[in-house]
Amino acid sequence: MSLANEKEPIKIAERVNEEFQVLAPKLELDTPWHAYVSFKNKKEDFEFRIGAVANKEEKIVDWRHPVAKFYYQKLNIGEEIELEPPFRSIQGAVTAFGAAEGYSGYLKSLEWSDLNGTAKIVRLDDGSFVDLNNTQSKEENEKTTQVLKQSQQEGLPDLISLLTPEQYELITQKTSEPLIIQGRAGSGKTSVALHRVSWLLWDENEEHGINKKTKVLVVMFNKSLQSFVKQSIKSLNLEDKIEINTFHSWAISALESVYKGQLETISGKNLKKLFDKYFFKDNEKLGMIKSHAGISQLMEVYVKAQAKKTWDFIEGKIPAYDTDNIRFKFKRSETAYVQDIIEFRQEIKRLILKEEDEYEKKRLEQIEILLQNVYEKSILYKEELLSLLSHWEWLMKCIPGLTEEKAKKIGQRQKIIQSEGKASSAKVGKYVEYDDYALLLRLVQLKRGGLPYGLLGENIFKFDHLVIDEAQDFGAMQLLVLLESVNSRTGVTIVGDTNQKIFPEKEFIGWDEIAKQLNFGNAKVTRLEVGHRSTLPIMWLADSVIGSEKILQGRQGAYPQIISVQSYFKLKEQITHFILKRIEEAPHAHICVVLHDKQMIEALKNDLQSLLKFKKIEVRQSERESFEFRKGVTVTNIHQIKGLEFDSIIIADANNKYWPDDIDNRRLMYVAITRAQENFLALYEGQPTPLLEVLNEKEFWRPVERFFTQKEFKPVEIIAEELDEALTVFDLEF
Ligand SMILES: Nc1ncnc2c1ncn2[C@@H]1O[C@H](COP(=O)(O)OP(=O)(O)OP(=O)(O)O)[C@@H](O)[C@H]1O
Repeated sequence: MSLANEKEPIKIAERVNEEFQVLAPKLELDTPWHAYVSFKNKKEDFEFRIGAVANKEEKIVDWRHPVAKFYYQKLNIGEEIELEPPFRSIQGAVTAFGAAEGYSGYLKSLEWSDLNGTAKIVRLDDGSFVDLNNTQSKEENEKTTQVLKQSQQEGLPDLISLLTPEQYELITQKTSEPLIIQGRAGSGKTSVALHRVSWLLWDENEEHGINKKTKVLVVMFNKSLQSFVKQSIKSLNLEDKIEINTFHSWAISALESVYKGQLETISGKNLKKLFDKYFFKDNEKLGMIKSHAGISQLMEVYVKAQAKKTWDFIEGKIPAYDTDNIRFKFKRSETAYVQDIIEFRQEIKRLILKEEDEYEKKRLEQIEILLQNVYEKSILYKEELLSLLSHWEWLMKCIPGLTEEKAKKIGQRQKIIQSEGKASSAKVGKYVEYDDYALLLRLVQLKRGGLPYGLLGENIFKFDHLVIDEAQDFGAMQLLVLLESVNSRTGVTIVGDTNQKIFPEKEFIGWDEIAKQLNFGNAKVTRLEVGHRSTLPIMWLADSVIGSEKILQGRQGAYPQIISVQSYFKLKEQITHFILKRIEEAPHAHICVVLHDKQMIEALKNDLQSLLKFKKIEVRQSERESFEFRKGVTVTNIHQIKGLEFDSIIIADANNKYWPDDIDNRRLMYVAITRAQENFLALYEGQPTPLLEVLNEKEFWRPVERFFTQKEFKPVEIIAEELDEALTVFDLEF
């Protein structure tokens, strides 16, 4: 019997629970299936269980199967649907929807809708089920709230049953279109991008022409987000199927496969020292010019000219040895001439091996020597970088508005960096700066027509799909290099939020410009407006910090707080008190203590560690790839937490010194607040930051309060008999 034929929601939950108890150990999954949809026509009932992993025997379909759309589209009960191929073509009306979550082999919760209404059923500790939508006793209510809090899972939630129709539509958008999403913090941008990759890589998704060799790159800005995303993709089974990297690491490894010379990033500290040594004033954001797309245009013109000259040179030398006119068999790309030369040379090498006639062999060897020399000269990428940036007239032509003085300074600046530690015979040393990697890679891409791979980097390849997360922090040049690394501009998913731009040194080119760069008529920018991570009070505060329109939509939760402390001792005490309380409420909570002041991190971590040891609460100091997303406390620097999420955020130095009012701090504060799912607490010694002033303004919170009281508002219930009884006077006492 179909689940939908059961009348009582509690009975349905009991049946699902029985199913889960059998299936969970068998399939080794906490939640054997996540979603349910059923429909019927005059003749038959149909039901589909939708899971992270398909199982034919147990009649569970993969969430990426086309039939799952009937679940995700959030149709109304009774609405007509039609099954399409590969099914028989069948019509029917929707009879029920369900979203299930399992835990330790049991059903933990079930949301159910059918003709009788909706139910939200939760399993209590004693194994019984209650319906939260039905009136319950106060005691029962308390019990369920407790259970819901306690069973909050560790790590990231599984979104398979939760995706909104809007998110599902983006995930399954046609592959002939690139996907660009901008959206508020916590609106599911990263989740949508990763689910889209999973949808694209689904083996049975023949439409995509995707196979096991499909190469996908997911790139983001910082290491901590990389660790977070690596963890998120576990539930999507994408671990071995895609490359996840930061731009920097990806660029270094891409360069290493082709560039054999020494290459090292100069640290910010050493760069400053170097500029001081040469009395060079780097105060006009000169480095920023390197992320300007104009430099890519300059490189294109340059490589084109170089290609022509190189072939002219070869043409001048080769005829004497190339009596068979082999050279005419090889293509001469406008820019990717180095790849053409590599292929030409490989062919000549093959012919040399085959050739038995000594004279003919010698002839071919001369061609090889010629090609080898040309090749070696054409891959001096570091030297060319310096030369390009030193041609101030070229720079001025490609970067509108660049003054002569500034253009000249760019060359001087580059020379200082690239001359550091160089041997006297060499043109350049090993050092480049962080932003040079995109430039070097762009040169490689132009000369090779793709990214090198193979044992000697002799072949080239492009990715089939590219995801750029937190795109607002990438400069134009980095975006260009990435876009040029993918086979087709349609195989691209780009997500970001300009309000979270926390690296001011790079100018974001803007969403419209990205769409233009994608050079594709249909490249439209989609906005995701609904925040899913934080409670409404937290989002309300965050939106006020960046002056964004505040939306009255979201879940209820504790109000954010700001507390003044008199000393470091009091600070530790308040934080400890908060953590103990929170972990008692939600034992799996991961709480993050954030500091602007890097100097204080270690000391605070050590102190919290000794204060919380007695409760066995783990306190970690995390940064970059060392982030661990599990219960306990993480103490870190504000720049590390972008893109991540925690149960609670505590800013431990919310004073005016570290958080003065300017646009960069507003964005940083926005990022910090929106990392919190349930609680936000700010603590300060001395003067509070002006950014959180609204926390103590009653008027500011009024609309939120009203929103929740209105939501819970129940019209007064007047029963005639009750009223009668109330007003009827039976006895009079005189
Ligand atoms: N439809 C949904 N229902 C419930 N939770 C969701 C939904 N979509 C996303 N989430 C959850 O919301 C949180 C934020 O999602 P995600 O990190 O993808 O958002 P984002 O837009 O990339 O955030 P940010 O820009 O702040 O880094 C995650 O915990 C995710 O699991």
